[in-house]
Amino acid sequence: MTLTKDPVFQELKAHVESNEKNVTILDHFKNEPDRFQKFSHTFETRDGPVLFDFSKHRVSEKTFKLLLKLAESRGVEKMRSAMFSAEKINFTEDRAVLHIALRNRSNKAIVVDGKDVMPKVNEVLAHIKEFTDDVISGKWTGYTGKKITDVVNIGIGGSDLGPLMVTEALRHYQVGPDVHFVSNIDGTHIAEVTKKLNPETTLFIIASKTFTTQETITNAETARDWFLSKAGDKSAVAKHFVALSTNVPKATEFGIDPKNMFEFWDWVGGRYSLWSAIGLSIAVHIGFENFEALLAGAHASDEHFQSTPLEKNIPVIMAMLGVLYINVYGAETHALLPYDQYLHRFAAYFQQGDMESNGKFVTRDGSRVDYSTGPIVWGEPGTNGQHAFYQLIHQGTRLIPADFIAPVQTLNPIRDGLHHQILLANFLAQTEALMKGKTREEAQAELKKEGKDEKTIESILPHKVFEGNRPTTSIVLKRITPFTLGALVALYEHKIFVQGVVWDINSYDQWGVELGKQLAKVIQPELSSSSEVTSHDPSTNGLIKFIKSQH
Ligand SMILES: O=P(O)(O)OC[C@H]1O[C@@H](O)[C@H](O)[C@@H](O)[C@@H]1O
Repeated sequence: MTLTKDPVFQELKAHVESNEKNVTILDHFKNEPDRFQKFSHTFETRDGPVLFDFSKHRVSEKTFKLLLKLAESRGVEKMRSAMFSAEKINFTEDRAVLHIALRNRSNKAIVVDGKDVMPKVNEVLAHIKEFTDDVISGKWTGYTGKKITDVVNIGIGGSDLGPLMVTEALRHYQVGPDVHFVSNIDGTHIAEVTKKLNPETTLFIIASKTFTTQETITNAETARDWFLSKAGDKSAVAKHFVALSTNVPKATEFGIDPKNMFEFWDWVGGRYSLWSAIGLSIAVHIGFENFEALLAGAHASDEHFQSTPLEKNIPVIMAMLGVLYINVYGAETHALLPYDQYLHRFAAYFQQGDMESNGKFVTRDGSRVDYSTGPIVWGEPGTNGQHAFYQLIHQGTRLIPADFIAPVQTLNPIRDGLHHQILLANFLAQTEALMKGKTREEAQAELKKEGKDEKTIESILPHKVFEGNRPTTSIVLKRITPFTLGALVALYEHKIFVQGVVWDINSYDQWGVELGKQLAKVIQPELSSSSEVTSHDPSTNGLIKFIKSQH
């Protein structure tokens, strides 16, 4: 049954339309003195609590109950069991969806096609540990016997964004070499990265699930040429190139020594792969112990998601609030606003995580949906965003639900914590302002106090009003650590899963990225041929002609 035909969805919609559209979040607070307690949840971790405050949402108790009823009616629990028990829920690729196995610290068997995957997972983890320890300690040396100082991860999409986001987020915990990332096929990316590097002390990690991605293979070949142009000797390649892939034959063909391959499996989706061998650059940068802590944090979230009743289940609540705004209120985007500079790639990471997972217009049975699915995910760290796009969140015409993420303790308490105090004050002020807004009367009183005359007040007043009632979730961590980051990322992954179930879509394939790749293969030779290209639409033909004329 599609979402819009589901009687629970219809009940929810009717309830919100007739009872809630004129009630503000502030009204809810006036009516419910214990609202904060009721709608906030603490996720306990070994590195301190993480508080999720859902009270600043357009949700009464009745709406909340209906959202949970909807999660039930859409079969969230059944699909959750299907995922955790390794059913092939990614049916368009005939694959199980098992990133949870990669961080399964309980080691309980997870059986795919009659075989427990855990021994292989543990084997690769042991390999990662050995390699990481050797690189960090200096036992692993480059071809001239020098210690590795720089690691370059060459990958794109899921083979880039996860390690990039996490190494940036956990930079404070660095114990190993510096890491760099090359993803774009634009030669500028690799040219600028290699410019500063010494081949004797640089290690390249070629990260590609398929090992066929054009950008990654081209960048890897360029890196090998760059390396050989300095090192000269082909036998030196083995000490400077390793591969992370599910495609061992292709990686071998590229010339990677099988000893230096780190395998993963088709049941790891690219955008869920940072927990797999794809996380090698993370482990090398922050050490294996910290990488394990990241996995352990994610595992704690997996357990929470699997065993917590829906009304206290954080990813379920996050997901259902999103469904409310997207499918009942018509919101089109979701902002991720970390008040932490280390998390500056968090939104970029979940742009792929969320949009590649839930940007789908057909249901699992292939019919076109008649409702919206995944939101546009975007965001920048606070306070930069405040001085750029918050104007639109406060006074624009669109409804933009936003998650604010902030650590209580900074990892850089410079000037006696002054910076962090200002940062936290801004985070709190923004969520309060978005909810409360500013009435006409309040704005008028302020203008009067400033001594403005009546005529000026009249003309400025409408511009000074904030409607408020803008919903936000506040996520407050004690501190950003490998464990708390792992936990946070996994909670978001499960939120995406729940929404996919509610929308009845397959969150784990990505056919939508293929068409452009196919067409690029046709166009590339046309760019170097001398004959005029006429086989496309007039716009594409015209663009090709212009580009060729300017070479
Ligand atoms: O790791 P690979 O196989 O090189 O793929 C990289 C990316 O390639 C893209 O085409 C896919 O849409 C992503 O999901 C994937 O992460």
